[in-house]
Amino acid sequence: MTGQVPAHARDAVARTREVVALLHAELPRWGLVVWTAGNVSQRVPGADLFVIKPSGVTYDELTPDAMVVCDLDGNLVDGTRAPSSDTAAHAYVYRHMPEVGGVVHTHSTYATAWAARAEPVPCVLTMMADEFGGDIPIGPFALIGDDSIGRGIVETLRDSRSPAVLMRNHGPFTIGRDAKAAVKAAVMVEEVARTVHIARQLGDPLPIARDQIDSLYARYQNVYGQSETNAAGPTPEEKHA
Ligand SMILES: O=C(CO)[C@@H](O)[C@H](O)COP(=O)(O)O
Repeated sequence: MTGQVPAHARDAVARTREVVALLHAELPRWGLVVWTAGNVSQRVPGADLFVIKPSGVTYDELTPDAMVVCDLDGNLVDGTRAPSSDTAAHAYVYRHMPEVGGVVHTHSTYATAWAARAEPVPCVLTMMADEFGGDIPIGPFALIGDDSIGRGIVETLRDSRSPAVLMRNHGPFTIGRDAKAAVKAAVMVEEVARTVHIARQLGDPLPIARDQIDSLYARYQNVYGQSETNAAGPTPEEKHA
């Protein structure tokens, strides 16, 4: 261990431990992982720290106390177990993408099958336009344990609307404003990788025109769901005005 959680960050660390522990349970719930093969992390608000799971520990053991806290160089700051083997990759993303608050990695089956062939998933579904704003890109081949994976993620996603990259021969890494958003992207990438794979078995999926992708993306990112402006919806008078 190289440091200590500063006093001002202790409450935020405790809250982030809880969030990250709960979100790890979503990975098996959505069928995205086997055994211990996936990880979630989230930045600690107000500190240069993030919370991630310990390496090789089964999901039912991942309580808040079991989580580990690392600095943005991937050094262990708080926790009793060795951090995830993908800690360096998560740390690299946090150092180079300040807007990212959560990172997820899985080896979910269909997304990883596309990664094994190094083929981007083409944007042939409205759900893809909504969530990814285009194709889901392929990142380079990279060895596990140093900055290589993180560099590949950042190089691929920095100028992309996609919150997901399929690292060649490895699997999906997803990013989000927080860990929940990154988990959502991990769920979505597996779903669309599966659907497009099935569509391919049946024939040639039809592309969506660029301007239609842009329009779908803008609506989903800005209007879909319960934003402040549309939570209540228009009144009947407004609707018929
Ligand atoms: O790809 C790898 C390692 O080969 C990892 O993604 C593991 O599948 C999960 O590792 P831990 O987070 O448990 O270290």
